[in-house]
Parts: sequence; C-alpha cells; structure tokens
Amino acid sequence: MVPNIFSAGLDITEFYQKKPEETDAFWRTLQDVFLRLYGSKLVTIAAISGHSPAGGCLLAMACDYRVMATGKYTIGLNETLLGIIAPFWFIETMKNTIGHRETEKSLQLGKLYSPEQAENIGLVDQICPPDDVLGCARKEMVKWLKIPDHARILTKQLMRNELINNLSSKRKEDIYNFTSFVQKDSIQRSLGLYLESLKKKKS
Ligand SMILES: CC/C=C\C/C=C\C/C=C\C=C\CC(=O)SCCNC(=O)CCNC(=O)[C@H](O)C(C)(C)COP(=O)(O)OP(=O)(O)OC[C@H]1O[C@@H](n2cnc3c(N)ncnc32)[C@H](O)[C@@H]1OP(=O)(O)O
Repeated sequence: MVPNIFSAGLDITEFYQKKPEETDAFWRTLQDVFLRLYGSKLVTIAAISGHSPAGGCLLAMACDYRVMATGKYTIGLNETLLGIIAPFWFIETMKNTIGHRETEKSLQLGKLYSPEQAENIGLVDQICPPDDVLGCARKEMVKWLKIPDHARILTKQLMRNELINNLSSKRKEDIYNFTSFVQKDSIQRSLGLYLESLKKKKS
C-alpha cells in the first residue's frame, strides 16, 4: 500500500502521443482489469490510502466495499477537468454506486470529493485514520467472509451482470471510441497541457 496515493488514475502518457494500435491495446487491458475486478467472485475491499482520481476512483468503485483514509485526499471522476469524457461503463459504475442524480452532477463538474464528502454521498463506505485504513478494511472483510459464499456470489452477479454483459458485448466499439477520441488534435493538446500543469505543480 502506497501512502498518500491509492492510484493517480490512468497513466496519461499511455495515450498521449501514442500510435492508435498502442492506445487500442492500452484500453483493451483496462477493460480486462475492470471486467475481472467488477465481476470477481471474491470479496474485494478497496483500502484507499490517499488520492484516487479518475481511473483510481473506477478501480475503487469496482470493489464491493471502500474504506478511505481521512486527510487532504480526493476521490472522484474528474475527466471533464482534463477535457476528456468518462466512457459509458465508468458512468454506469458510478451510477450503481451513488445514484443517477449525484453521478450527473459529479461527472459534469469533474468533481473531486474529500473523504468526508465521499462518505456522505456513498462513494466510499467508511473513512478511517490513514494508519488504520488496512485494519478497517480487514475488519470489514471478516464480516463479508461470514456470508455463505454461493449466496453472496449469486447476489453480486445479479447486481453486476447487466453492466458486465453490456461492456463485454461492446468492447470493440468502446476501444474504437476511445482511440478515435484521444487521437483528436484538440484532445492531445488538452492532455499535453494537463501533463505540463502536473509537472509545474510539482516544481
Ligand atoms: C466517446 C468516448 C469514448 C471513450 C472515452 C474517451 C476518453 C476517456 C479517456 C480517458 C480516461 C482517463 C481516466 C484517467 O484516469 S486520466 C488520469 C487522471 N488522473 C489525474 O488527473 C491525477 C493526476 N495526478 C495528480 O493529481 C497528482 O499526481 C496526485 C494528486 C495523484 C499526486 O500528487 P503528487 O504531488 O504526489 O505527485 P506529482 O508530483 O504531482 O506527480 C508525480 C509525477 O507523476 C506524473 N503524473 C501524475 N499523475 C499522472 C497520470 N495520471 N498520468 C501520467 N503522469 C502522471 C506527474 O506529472 C509527475 O511526473 P514527473 O515526475 O514530473 O515526471
């Protein structure tokens, strides 16, 4: 577990100034990771040790339960702030987590929530001091593991299969949409500026 950062989201350099076949392969891998995690028969608990923007938020939402560290961290789908858009399965996953209305506001504004705000809207289930995040996640895991596995798994599948089947049937189209979107000159310019701004913030 890395302190302060759960995940900085997708590595933008993987789709900045890359060839279409490279961005295709990158997106296919992301789809694989998501489908595996969201559809996992295992109990999955995200111990969110720090910042969790965009793709990081998606990974956390793909789990069954989320524990987030308190502190000056943020979580959310901030794609619009980067001049890009969240694909349909990011949107559906967020709707399944916090509901339609909150998702609509959240996505249009590219909102990044503090741990307390995230807990209030149900984006995370629990907040804990940073040095106790793993402990809280473990405690919660014990509860989940007491439930008969077959019943829990079937229930999870009933709740999640619609989205899994939808994405599985549209994978090629989704890859095509991603690559054609990120290859646009205007999007490449936005991504370049965003990467520069991250570096400037650091210096
Ligand atoms: C029709 C539609 C069809 C399809 C859909 C189309 C498009 C969807 C496309 C894409 C979806 C993307 C989702 C994403 O996940 S995009 C990534 C979003 N992530 C962020 O915005 C986070 C950016 N990072 C930060 O805010 C911070 O780094 C931090 C808060 C996570 C941590 O802060 P620190 O101060 O500790 O770290 P830094 O010093 O800022 O960063 C270190 C280093 O890393 C570089 N970097 C940071 N994040 C990223 C990243 N996500 N990708 C690439 N590079 C990143 C940063 O520039 C520094 O680099 P150097 O060490 O200076 O080289």
